[in-house]
Amino acid sequence: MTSKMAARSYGAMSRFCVAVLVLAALTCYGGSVHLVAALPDAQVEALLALQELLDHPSATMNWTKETKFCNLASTPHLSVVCSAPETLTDLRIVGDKSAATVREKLNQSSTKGGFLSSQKSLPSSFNVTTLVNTLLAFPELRNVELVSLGMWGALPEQLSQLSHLQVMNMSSNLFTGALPKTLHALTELRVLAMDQNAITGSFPFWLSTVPTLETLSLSSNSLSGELNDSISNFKNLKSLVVSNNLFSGKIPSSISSLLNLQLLSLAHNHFTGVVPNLENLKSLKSLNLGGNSLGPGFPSLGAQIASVYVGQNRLSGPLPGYLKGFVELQNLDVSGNALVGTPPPYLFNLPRIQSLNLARNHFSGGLPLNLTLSKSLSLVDISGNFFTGHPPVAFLSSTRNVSVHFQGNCMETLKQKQGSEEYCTVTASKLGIRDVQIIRSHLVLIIAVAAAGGLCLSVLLCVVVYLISRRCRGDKDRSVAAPEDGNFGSFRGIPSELLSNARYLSQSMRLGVLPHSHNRVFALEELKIATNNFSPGALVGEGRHGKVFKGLLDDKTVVAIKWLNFKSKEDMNEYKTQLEVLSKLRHQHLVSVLGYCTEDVVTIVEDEEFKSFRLFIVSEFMANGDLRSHLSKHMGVKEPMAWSQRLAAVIAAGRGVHHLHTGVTPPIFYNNLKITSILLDSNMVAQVSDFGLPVRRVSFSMDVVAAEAKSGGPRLIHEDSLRRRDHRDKQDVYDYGAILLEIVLGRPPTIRNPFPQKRSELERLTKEKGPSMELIDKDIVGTCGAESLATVLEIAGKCMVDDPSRRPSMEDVLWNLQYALQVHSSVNDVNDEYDLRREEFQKAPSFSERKPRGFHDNRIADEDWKEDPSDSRHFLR
Ligand SMILES: Nc1ncnc2c1ncn2[C@@H]1O[C@H](COP(=O)(O)OP(=O)(O)OP(=O)(O)O)[C@@H](O)[C@H]1O
Repeated sequence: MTSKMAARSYGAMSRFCVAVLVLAALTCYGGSVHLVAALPDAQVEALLALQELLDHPSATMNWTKETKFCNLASTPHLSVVCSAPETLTDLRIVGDKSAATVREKLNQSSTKGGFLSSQKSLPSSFNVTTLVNTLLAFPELRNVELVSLGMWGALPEQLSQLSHLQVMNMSSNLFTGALPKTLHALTELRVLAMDQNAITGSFPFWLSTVPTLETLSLSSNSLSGELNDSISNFKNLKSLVVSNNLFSGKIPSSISSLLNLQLLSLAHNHFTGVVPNLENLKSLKSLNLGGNSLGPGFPSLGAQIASVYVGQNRLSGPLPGYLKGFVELQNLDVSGNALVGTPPPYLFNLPRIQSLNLARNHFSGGLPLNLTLSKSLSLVDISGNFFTGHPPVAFLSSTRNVSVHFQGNCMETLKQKQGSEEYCTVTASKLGIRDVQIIRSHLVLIIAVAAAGGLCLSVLLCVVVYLISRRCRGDKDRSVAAPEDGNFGSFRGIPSELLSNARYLSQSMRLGVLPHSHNRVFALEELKIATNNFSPGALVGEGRHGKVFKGLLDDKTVVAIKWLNFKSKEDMNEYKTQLEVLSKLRHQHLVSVLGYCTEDVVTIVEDEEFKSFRLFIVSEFMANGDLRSHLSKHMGVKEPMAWSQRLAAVIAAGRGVHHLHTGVTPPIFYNNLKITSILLDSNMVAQVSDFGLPVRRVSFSMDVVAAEAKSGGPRLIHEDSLRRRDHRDKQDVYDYGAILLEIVLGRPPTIRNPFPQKRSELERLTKEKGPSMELIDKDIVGTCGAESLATVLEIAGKCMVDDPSRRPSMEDVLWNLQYALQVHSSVNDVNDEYDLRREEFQKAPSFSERKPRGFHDNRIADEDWKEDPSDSRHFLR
């Protein structure tokens, strides 16, 4: 409950300048217009053409020639506003399905196929230039929101002809390429939101010539390069959101001249160096710089700030004393840095503080027993530090509705796993060296004053000798005295409230696209009702471990319910613990776990009792099933995905995996990646499911591998990855490589070839003179650019080399895939009929010429192709 409150409060704050501004703008302009009886015929026809072009999104389901568009009631999914004299000014269509429609379809559909065929998103014939030309039929169009509609392609320059545009929100689509520079001609533009697309290129500094621009929201794209001082030209900007991109370099100090800024989010990029002084920004309410490499100094901020997220950076030294004056502060997250010292007690008692996350730093010392917690506080996390002494009484009191986490310290408590005091003292003093250096100048002064008394020096000497001797002992004892790693050094042990922190909330939630999770334990009865008693009609899929059903909950939420059987309660509980944690994780490319339900079953066979255990995992329902079922005609698919759609899907899924590797602390590896775990939502946007669940980690013999692979048995981890903790991300990279191969082949790799030939197939695909054409999926030949294909094949090969240390990181893989998408888009811009021919493939620049990121070597070395039977599972699914 408390974690939800914390998450909600941060979510509300971060929505402040985008969703609110967009909606407020629409409402405001909508409110000032006069409704008129009818639009001119040309505009009615344009609306119907739009409906057709967008493949009849459910919000437009009832549109016909007779529809009185200007009188349509606004809903979250649809808004049409007209103004006199008879012209359309605002248009909002958000792709979604109403609960009633889903219920109807649920009742009607007895097979998954039947349901899916009617759920198809935009057809491959969609053309974004046609879309813009259609919008040009509305000369007074001021606000346009076309969200989550599965639109794709490069944004055309003609957009600038919509010259009265004030709000443009085309978030959560599949747009590629750079933003067209002609947008600077939109001199009335106030809000530009293009979050969650696949936009590339550098930061659009040229938009600063738009004097009215207040909100620029470009999160979750693939923008790269550096921000520079030209940022100061965006004088009227109130909201700047570019999180989850690939920006690097320093944050320019001139950002502090954006005096109107209320929301600044640069999170999850590659920014480095010192955060410029932001004290000047008196309007700034929410700052999110998390997941970069910023530091060492804590940012200087104005005291009006309400939310500060600077977790997962390189901050060191003590927390600054000026936080005492931050009376408006509601959320502070500094987790995952290297901050030292003892946090001051007032921090816990700031008048408005709601969530305080100090986890996984180098904080030490004891907190006062009588520490006072602010009435507004609902979450405190100090876990994974070096705190000693008794936990404050308020931490243990059950009367307050505050969620407190302090495991992984050295506090004196019987209830929590804690290390020895000695361990924390010694380690903190080692890790605090930097802190000691900072205050060295003060020490010198003190010592100088005290120098008159040689006594002081001798006391100091004694202390040093004492500490050294303790340190030696500490080193010896550490393995037994350190807090149990399992409880906070691994994902499994992360307190669930920690995961509800704002940094785990996706950008789409910020824009209100994703529903909030239920995060609860479901009653079996509820799931039975939802699935019509797990009827065959509700079955949507079956994996190696159980069946997946589609269900409709009481509150009209459509969910997927995975039914798993266990022989041992311990095994089931292991899953359960993980699920509690996973249900707090949110990312637009990760299927949300909503909760679970358990059932103990006793069966009596010949008077003997047998116990078994059932676990039902409830998660978001992905209307378009898994990626494999959309790939290729020869797998029975009627409308196979085009190359750009395949790329968009794997890039989206890759982003989800990248988030698990780098956006969560501790990271989540071994995610059991496979093409059937990449699911597509109603807009054909890919999300990864089944991640982070317990995986069998056995020291397996070859026999076990072979037997289990043949039987499609349990998932196994590449032995190399197990041995080397430093390459723990590379198992997922390997699996992801197999998925990349499948989108090229249109079928599982080597489904026809027996296991020993798997390498030769990969070799034939990635050989220098071009791939063996007969291996490539016929459905993409003729639609995909040669260089694009070459890039994907080479990166797939790199992912699948045997030596984990030679595999690229997910970030590098994504970078290359983005490149593949970009070259494909540009080729298609020039010639839609671009043909894949062997000669063209050979003409494509070699990998080294293209210099993609993260590789030293163009070729896959011979030794990388050695047979490794232990990974047979990748080809035998
Ligand atoms: N959240 C979901 N929404 C819609 N369909 C789903 C969902 N989860 C699973 N499915 C469907 O059910 C099928 C089986 O899923 P499941 O996770 O049980 O097995 P799998 O991923 O194919 O393999 P494994 O058993 O190895 O994990 C998927 O391929 C997919 O089509």
